[in-house]
Amino acid sequence: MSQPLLSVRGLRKRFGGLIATDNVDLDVVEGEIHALIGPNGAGKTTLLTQLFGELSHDEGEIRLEGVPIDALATPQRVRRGLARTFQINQLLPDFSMLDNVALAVQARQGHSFRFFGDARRDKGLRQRAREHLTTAGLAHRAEVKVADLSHGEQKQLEFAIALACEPRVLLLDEPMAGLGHAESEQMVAMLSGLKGRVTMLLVEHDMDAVFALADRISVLVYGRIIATGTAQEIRDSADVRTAYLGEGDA
Ligand SMILES: Nc1ncnc2c1ncn2[C@@H]1O[C@H](COP(=O)(O)OP(=O)(O)OP(=O)(O)O)[C@@H](O)[C@H]1O
Repeated sequence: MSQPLLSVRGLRKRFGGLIATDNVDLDVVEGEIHALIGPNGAGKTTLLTQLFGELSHDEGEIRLEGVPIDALATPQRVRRGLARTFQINQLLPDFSMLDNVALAVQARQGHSFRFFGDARRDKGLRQRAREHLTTAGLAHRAEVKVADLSHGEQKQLEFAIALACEPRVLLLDEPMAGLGHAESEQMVAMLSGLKGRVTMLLVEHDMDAVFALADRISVLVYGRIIATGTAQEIRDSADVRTAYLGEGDA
């Protein structure tokens, strides 16, 4: 296995008497889609939140490209190459897709969101934003206002905004949540098209999507990683079947 881009060792987080992440070891290697699955309350979102620096951990170490990032605040982690999409919508509804992505490109370049006008005029910014929309398969909808987009398109736009951060590792928090069947298929196709180009850690409950996309899967149960392997290895694991997938479902 090549050197991990993102490496986690012994990560632990307690909420009072509850251990939300318990001695977690995890490696995400360059180019892979690494899925993190587990039952409700297993600690998946807590782990992503710790990786992104919005929640401090009690013990353990997180390294990005070999460098410890534990002491860094979220904006510094973003500058080092971490990005995250959220379950919660954070888009500007009265602006077009292109405006929203151009603002993200502008922020990536270190400019303040105050210079709103620049993001709507600057040709370089808009060209870069268009490229990210093309990557996300949304170029044909670039001028459409966010308020007029479908829920699925908004989720894809959130992804394009995360791409504007030009991440080394992209943390995806339930991209399929709330999507209908056709929209999920579109999202899977979009993520599939980026396989090998963007390294992703994917938290997802939709097992069809996980098994279609993931190069490797880690299974989190009660805050502990109980197995890591290929889709086939995870399907074949008796421990995983017992703890999560349910006998007979795998
Ligand atoms: N800020 C907090 N304070 C106290 N307990 C918390 C806090 N955040 C999460 N928890 C608890 O930590 C555990 C892990 O929650 P988390 O949301 O990380 O699980 P999850 O695997 O993402 O679940 P889901 O799949 O339902 O989103 C849960 O028992 C949850 O109630």
